[in-house]
Amino acid sequence: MDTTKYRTQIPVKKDGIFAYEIYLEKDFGMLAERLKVCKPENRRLCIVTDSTVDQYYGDQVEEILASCAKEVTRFVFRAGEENKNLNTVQDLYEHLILHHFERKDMLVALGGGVVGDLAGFTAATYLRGVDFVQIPTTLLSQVDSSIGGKTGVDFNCYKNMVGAFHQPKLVYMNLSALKTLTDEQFACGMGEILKHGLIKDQGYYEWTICHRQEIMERSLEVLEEMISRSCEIKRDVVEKDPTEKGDRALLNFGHTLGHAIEKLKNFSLMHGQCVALGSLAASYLSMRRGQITEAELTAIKEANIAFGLPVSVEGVTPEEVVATTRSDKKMEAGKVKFILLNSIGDACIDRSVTDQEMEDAVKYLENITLL
Ligand SMILES: NC(=O)c1ccc[n+]([C@@H]2O[C@H](COP(=O)([O-])OP(=O)(O)OC[C@H]3O[C@@H](n4cnc5c(N)ncnc54)[C@H](O)[C@@H]3O)[C@@H](O)[C@H]2O)c1
Ligand SMILES: O=C(O)C(=O)C[C@@H](O)[C@H](O)[C@H](O)COP(=O)(O)O
Ligand SMILES: [Zn+2]
Repeated sequence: MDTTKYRTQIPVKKDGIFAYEIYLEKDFGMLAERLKVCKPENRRLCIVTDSTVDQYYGDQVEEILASCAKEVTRFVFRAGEENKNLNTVQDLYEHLILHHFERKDMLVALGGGVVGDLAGFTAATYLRGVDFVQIPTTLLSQVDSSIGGKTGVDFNCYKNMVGAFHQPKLVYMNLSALKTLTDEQFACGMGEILKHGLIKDQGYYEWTICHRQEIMERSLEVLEEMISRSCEIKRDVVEKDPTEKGDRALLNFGHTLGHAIEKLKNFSLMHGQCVALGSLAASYLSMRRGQITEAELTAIKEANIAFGLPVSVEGVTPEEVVATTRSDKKMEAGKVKFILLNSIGDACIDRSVTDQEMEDAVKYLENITLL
């Protein structure tokens, strides 16, 4: 990985034309300035956030937005994946109607991936589409969910079953906000970051492992470099395939089994943790097919452990995990579109993975014993 330069302002194109900017900042000081592109003085803004993020950052962000927007309201829902659903969307529609939100008005998603996905989906559907901006506050949302316009909610616990592609007008991240994350929430971001390295960039994957200590200490300089690199990897994928007609599916590495585990565990394990488990299981299958070595698989397992991510799961059977993958959005003509590694840093879409192979991969997770 070229560590000499990295960007703190990353432009994203859609259909070859500039669509929005991603800003990596160290506080909220530049928020009003960066928002100017959205002309907030002519619009009502609705801050959409969850109960935890609201306590940390709600007042500060509202004060800044109130200084530059026509009017600001705040919609707060209870934190947690179990609230990323149509009931909360309905409450938000009611809030917007009550506050006379019109089509030119705008939503501001302040929070992690749950807030971003839910606010983005509401923005995509309220009045057939209003603008929204992302202010991601978790590591996971800064490197992954705030970029690329995948929005949606869970339906009957099925992950992201209802959704829309709707691009934000701006992504503004305050890296200092990561200081208030619990260790578990921070680790979740590492689940998607390790995925980025594994599917796209071996040098970056090795760099994250070499910088483990500074990353875990949350050194702002090292986090800035890491987040920038992950944002660029995600940006490069979604620019080429914004609506997942092809290679965007590579970003789903670890998610076929990961989403099934997330559902079966009733969201008691977080998304990033389930992605880490799913990535390890998919790496196991890649090893079984001779695409990566046993030593590389062991190193992937050790990376999970090093970053505080799980390597084994209890309370789900391989059969039920595989049965749950049948409702995966990547099913095509009854066959699962599975993402495997060709090698570290290079992934591929594979339509030949059998139920038996998936069951074996879950059994591999079950049989891992921690020494
Ligand atoms: N749209 C996409 O492309 C995409 C990509 C990856 C994940 N996702 C989705 O994102 C969700 C997971 O996102 P997440 O891991 O950010 O979870 P999350 O949004 O639930 O946030 C995790 C927890 O951290 C709290 N929190 C957020 N910011 C904080 C801060 N700065 N300080 C203290 N606490 C804070 C939240 O209140 C919450 O309790 C899942 O629903 C997943 O499906 C979407
Ligand atoms: O942006 C994408 O595309 C991704 O796949 C990123 C994933 O990390 C994310 O969890 C996404 O929501 C999963 O996609 P889904 O279509 O399976 O919901
Ligand atoms: Zn994910």
